[in-house]
Amino acid sequence: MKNKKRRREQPRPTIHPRNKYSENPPDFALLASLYPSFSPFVFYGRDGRPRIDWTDFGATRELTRVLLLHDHGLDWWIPDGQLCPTVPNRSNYIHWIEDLLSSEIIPKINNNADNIRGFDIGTGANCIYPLLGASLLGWAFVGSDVTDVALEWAERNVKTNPKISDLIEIRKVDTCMDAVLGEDSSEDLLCNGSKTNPSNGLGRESAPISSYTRDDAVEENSYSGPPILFGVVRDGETFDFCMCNPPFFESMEEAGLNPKTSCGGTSQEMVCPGGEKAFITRIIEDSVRLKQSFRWYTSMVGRKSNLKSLIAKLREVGVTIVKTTEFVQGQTCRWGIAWSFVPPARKIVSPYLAEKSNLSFMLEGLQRQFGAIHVLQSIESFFREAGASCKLNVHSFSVDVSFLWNYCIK
Ligand SMILES: C[S@@+](CC[C@H](N)C(=O)[O-])C[C@H]1O[C@@H](n2cnc3c(N)ncnc32)[C@H](O)[C@@H]1O
Repeated sequence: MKNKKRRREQPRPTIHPRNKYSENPPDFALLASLYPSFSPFVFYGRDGRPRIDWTDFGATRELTRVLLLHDHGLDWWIPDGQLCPTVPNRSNYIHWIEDLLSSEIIPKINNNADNIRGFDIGTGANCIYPLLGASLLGWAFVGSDVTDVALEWAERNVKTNPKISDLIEIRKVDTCMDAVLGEDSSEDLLCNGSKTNPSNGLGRESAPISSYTRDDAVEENSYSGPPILFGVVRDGETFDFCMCNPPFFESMEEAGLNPKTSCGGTSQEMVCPGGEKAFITRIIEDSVRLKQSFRWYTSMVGRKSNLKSLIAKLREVGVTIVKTTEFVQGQTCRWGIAWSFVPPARKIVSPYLAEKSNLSFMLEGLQRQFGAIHVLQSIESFFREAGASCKLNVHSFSVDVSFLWNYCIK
């Protein structure tokens, strides 16, 4: 009971402070006055406030179009029914990655902050992450996808924005299932996924293929689709991070459970056998093979229960660090998970301390007039300065401190 109450009292995470919309949410009235194509979608409630009908795909798509144009100078469009991103929500993920990249928990691979390079797994027709990352922060991207419609429209959305088009490469994931299911599927693959396939009699280099095997396909709830990272990332390529908004659901019925909004989304975009858990598990398996080709591996997670099992999987494969966050998405909760194989920059607590459940230390320099809350804040800043990530909870009067994977103190 006590625990439940405490959980309810936890302050809700807020929009990222660097998000363009954190202080100034989109002003529908202003946008309607500036963009005649948007104005038919805006109506006024009894309280006099302008609104749009979130269940109307035309309205959500036009809102995204005008926000990308007005606030980011981007020219953008998607065909009917394709997944329509909400710009403020998607920006939160970009800013979280920005935080990860600037944190010094793991050393930088690339010392030139101007040359950040990311990989967007499943960029979609909307290509939202490369467009936002390139326009907001000047990041370069490879955006991958499997469907023709996603690849065609992502290309279009890049080409219609010449200011950033040099920064973004759209990469087709070769599904190549015949090679994948070939007799020699157990052969070792090169890091770029290409291999010589003697069974086809030609001995030619096949297109990139994944570590997919027939066994994977039979194992219940395991990912059985085209390559995700391994087999798509080329030999010798390195990236500062990868990101992914995975197909969250196992079926379209499950995907259609939120009738309050209409953001489109076809089955290819929303659904994969085994859902997000299987998809992200495959990203984890790929990361084990690609190791330090990426400084940070990240993904969005739609279900908190999956977050737990994914963290367990990461523990199993021996990553050096795991970070999680919660994204504010209107009424819906989403989480972010990040991990790395890069050895940590420094150890801030010696391993034997981590085995202790109680840790005592002394804070010096606290002034007599300081109250309890100041003590708590000092504890927070002490650990923050040591490179840890901290969450102060004034209600439960505690600080959650997490840093190196194994070392977690409350
Ligand atoms: C939920 S949508 C995300 C689209 C976009 N990134 C966004 O945030 O709105 C998932 C995307 O992943 C793509 N996809 C599915 N399997 C993939 C794979 N193996 N490699 C790359 N993309 C894949 C789908 O075609 C779809 O475009």
